[in-house]
Amino acid sequence: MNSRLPSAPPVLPGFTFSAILGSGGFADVFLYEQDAPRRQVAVKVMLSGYADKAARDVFRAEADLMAQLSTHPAILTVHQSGVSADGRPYLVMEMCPTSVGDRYRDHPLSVADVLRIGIKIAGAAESAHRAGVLHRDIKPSNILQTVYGNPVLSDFGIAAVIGTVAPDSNVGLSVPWSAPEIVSGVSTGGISSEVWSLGATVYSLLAGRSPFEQPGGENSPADLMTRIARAKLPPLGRPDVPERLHDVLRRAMSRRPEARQSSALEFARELQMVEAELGIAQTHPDIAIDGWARAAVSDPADRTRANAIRQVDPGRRPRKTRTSPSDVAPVEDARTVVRESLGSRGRSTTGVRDDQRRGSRRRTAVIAVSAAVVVLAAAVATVVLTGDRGDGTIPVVSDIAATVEDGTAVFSWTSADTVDGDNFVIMSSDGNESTQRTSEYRIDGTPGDSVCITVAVRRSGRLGEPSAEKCVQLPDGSG
Ligand SMILES: Nc1ncnc2c1ncn2[C@@H]1O[C@H](COP(=O)(O)OP(=O)(O)OP(=O)(O)O)[C@@H](O)[C@H]1O
Repeated sequence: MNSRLPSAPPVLPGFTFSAILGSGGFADVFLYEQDAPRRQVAVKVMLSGYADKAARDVFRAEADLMAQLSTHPAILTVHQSGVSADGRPYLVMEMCPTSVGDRYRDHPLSVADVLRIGIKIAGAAESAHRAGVLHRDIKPSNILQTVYGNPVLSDFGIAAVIGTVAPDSNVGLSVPWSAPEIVSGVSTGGISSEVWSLGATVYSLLAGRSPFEQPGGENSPADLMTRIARAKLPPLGRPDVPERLHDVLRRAMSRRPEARQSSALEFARELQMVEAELGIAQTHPDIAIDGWARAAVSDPADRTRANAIRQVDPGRRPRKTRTSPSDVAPVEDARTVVRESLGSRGRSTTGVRDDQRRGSRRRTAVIAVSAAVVVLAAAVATVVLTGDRGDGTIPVVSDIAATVEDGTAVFSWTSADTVDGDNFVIMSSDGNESTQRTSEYRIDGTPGDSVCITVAVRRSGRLGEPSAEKCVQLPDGSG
């Protein structure tokens, strides 16, 4: 088991650090208070050891993807992204007080709650699929709960545009919730492997463990991979789970991809039928209308590719979350397995390595995934959601105004020529780079300093010309 202390929270203009929320494999998540609009936000900050150019691109790609998809009610909202003055990329996200992954092992959920979560998350997956995006890491810990108790799908860090992942790209995945064709390296993922992960996630929430984990038994990565390859789903052992729900899960986790539900929506519909049979109120999956997603998923042949695997030990306790700064106990982490660049028909040899080299491997996985994700970010932005915008001209911001309010530099500009989906990229003289949709930016500089920004429009994955630099002098604070 690897453990580490959380990194130091970065100084971010316009945000005040409040607490540490949790740590992942290559990022920490902090609670900040945003100045304007005033609200609590979760800020995911990449560890500095990973913050090289390739890793930054991955992070930015995740931000772009999530910003595009996060208008969906069951997908985590991303407000903005940037790079801190000390060079660490960050994402500003909706703050979610709990994660489904935090509690399902100790407190298995009611059948009604699991059905509701399953249908909502299947709706999110279906909408992403219609936008041409595969999540590729659907699992309980990637389902957060908003302050309203609604489940939201998070962590699109290894998402991919359907059909774009190169056969030899190394990509991390969480084995206990991954389909047989993924763990064997035959595929990098497709709709049917997402349906498997949805089924495995619903199963986990009901069972309090992942599907192929044996309580008290051997649950090494290799054991799990062998069981997943056989796909003989163990009984749930819950008398309150109706046979119909067992059938839905068995179908979702069929060994042959073509025997599974043909889409996330079909999976959601079958869960709805279980709700109807149980006489409980029906949950509606939110599905994006066609105009939202222009590139529909079509070619199932795109599903067969090979990749590397990030393995999560199913026996681990959920990571420590929501710690206070004084409560920075070591964070438990997952074991990692790497399958190096398999050919498109490649099969696993062993792929299993020990914990010690996890750090460097995670780095490898992060870097390796970058190529695919960077390509996909551009592709998604260009093709999927916004479509081609005609003459391809990106507007240049030309009217930045600057004032000082209570010692804070406030820059604002108009966005007359921008369209839905455009973002502003702000480069400031304190070294920050920030991406946001709003046309106002604040900097708490040192009294007496002059602070400057340039603003460029990012459209469909392309960055336009930056504006002229605009500066403002902060009062020196002496009176
Ligand atoms: N928007 C959020 N609001 C509140 N807590 C969050 C938010 N996003 C993540 N967290 C918490 O921060 C912790 C780290 O999240 P992160 O996404 O970095 O890692 P992970 O998904 O747990 O691991 P990995 O990325 O290695 O699979 C988790 O415990 C998660 O619950």
